[in-house]
Amino acid sequence: MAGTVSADLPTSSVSTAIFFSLLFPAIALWFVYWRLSRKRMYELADKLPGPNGLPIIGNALDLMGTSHILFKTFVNKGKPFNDVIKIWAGPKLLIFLADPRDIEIILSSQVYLDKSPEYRFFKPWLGNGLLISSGSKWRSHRKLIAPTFHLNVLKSFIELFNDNSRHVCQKMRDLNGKTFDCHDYMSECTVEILLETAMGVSRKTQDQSGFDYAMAVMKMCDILHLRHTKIWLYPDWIFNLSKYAKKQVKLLDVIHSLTKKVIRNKKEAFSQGTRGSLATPEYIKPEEKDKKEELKKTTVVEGLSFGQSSGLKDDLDVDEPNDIGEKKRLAFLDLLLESAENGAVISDEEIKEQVDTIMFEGHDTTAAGSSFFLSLMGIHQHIQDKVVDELDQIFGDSDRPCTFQDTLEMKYLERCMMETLRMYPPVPLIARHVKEELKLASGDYVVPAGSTVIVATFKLHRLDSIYPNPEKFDPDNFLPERQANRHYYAFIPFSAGPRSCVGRKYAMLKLKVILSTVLRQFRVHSDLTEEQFRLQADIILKREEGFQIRLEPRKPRAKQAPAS
Ligand code: HEM
Repeated sequence: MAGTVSADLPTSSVSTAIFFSLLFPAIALWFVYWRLSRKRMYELADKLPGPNGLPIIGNALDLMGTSHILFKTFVNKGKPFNDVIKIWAGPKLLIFLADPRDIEIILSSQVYLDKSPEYRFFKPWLGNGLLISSGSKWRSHRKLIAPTFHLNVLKSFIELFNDNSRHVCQKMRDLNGKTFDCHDYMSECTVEILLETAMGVSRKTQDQSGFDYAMAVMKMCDILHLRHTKIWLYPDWIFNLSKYAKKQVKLLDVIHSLTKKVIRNKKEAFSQGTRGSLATPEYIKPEEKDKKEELKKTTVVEGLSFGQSSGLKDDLDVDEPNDIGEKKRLAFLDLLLESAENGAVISDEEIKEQVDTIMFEGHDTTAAGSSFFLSLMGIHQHIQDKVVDELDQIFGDSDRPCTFQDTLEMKYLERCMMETLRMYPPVPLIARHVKEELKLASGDYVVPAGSTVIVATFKLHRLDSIYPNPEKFDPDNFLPERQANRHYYAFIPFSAGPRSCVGRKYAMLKLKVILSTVLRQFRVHSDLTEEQFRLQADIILKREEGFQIRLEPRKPRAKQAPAS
């Protein structure tokens, strides 16, 4: 036996020696091949400006620290450079763009439509929903879903927007003037509104799950952000060994339980013959309902920009002959279920993915936008005065709900919303995978195939070549005469082009109703200044310290004759 062992030993040592003597050259050969296959990428990348990095890991060390530190590092490191900045995150080449001419090439193109590989971290949550899907699947689903956000469908949501806005005001009134984080309230309110409008779940039948859902989404965003910025967590097998993977499973359970419940209930209602969810709340008197129906038919939508530069158009602005959702006035989930029943392009699993996508995209973005707006009103009291004056002109001392027509008259409030979205865009970065080389318009630069292009909305919106005094909150930046002289792609909080935000009009209308309702009932105060904001970009732009404000109940003034 001893003889067998001693005879084996030399054989195994010889095989080990052979294995390693072949392994290292093989790795070296593979590395040389890999570098050579990326030769063109390195050549083109060398011509692009950007901060110096270390060999192999590039600028990966800049990706350390808390979300706020990271955000600050990125903003500061980008300052010395113009509108094209290259960064190496290990082997990954990231190219940040902030010139509107370059951004137009990317966003208006039918070629550069694919999201960057990092969006795959969303997959366990959103599956292949509209945000991350590509190719024919994305195209057919976008065509199906976009009409459910048509203006005529949205107008029928106004009463539900009102109802939920009043509900959140009642909750905030109970805080009796204490300082609180308004994001929690805005977040819950936007989830409830989405459940009622897009999913057709009445607030009366909603329970704690809406709040739990909002909190779980917030924590999921933290995990996704962590994966985006810590490159060692990129490979699934490493991530799955970490404590974050276990946390993610628990959070996705909360999130998916709600979406599954919503679809199950809706399907049951369908099978019992209850269809269509564009309900009108009971507090509206029958004669008012008739008046509102008339108004919906006759309102001309002029002067409402829906959050993008005038002149920019996308599929939300076009009336297609097959606007099924708009014609039948079906809300989002009703339309998807009905289409599936009629054998259309969508399966049960795909419906779930789209519901998860709309619930995420439709909630966290709007919650951040409205929370920044309220914080800014609290800081800039003289601007709040002007918004309040406008609201008092429209409503006088009446506490009637807001109509669609009223939202058209909220011109100054709209300018303040746009300025909020300029300075604090809820989606501060948009990433695309570039499969083909791309010549930029701003200089003699070529983006290599295989790199990730990042549209740096936050930087673009603060360029002093476009916005004089860009760090100052100035709603007059959105006066029509100032907008007229600006590049269309200089203001893109909702992205632009074929992959622009499908909920843009929905978001703007909903925000107008919520924010006007809050400002009709309360004076907003903030003890912090904008310089004290500790911004962080956990997918969605937020404030590390929370959105702390105080509310003081106010009485609206009687309507005065408009100043001549
Ligand atoms: C202030 C509120 C909002 C902002 C700032 C915003 C911003 C954006 C941006 C920048 C994108 C492009 C993201 C990318 O390409 O990576 C996007 C996409 C999208 N948004 Fe929004 N959004 C808002 C509200 C909403 C709402 C309310 C909904 C739905 C109810 C929604 C649904 C979507 C969907 C489905 C997409 C993916 C579209 C596609 O790829 O075809 N968003 N949004």
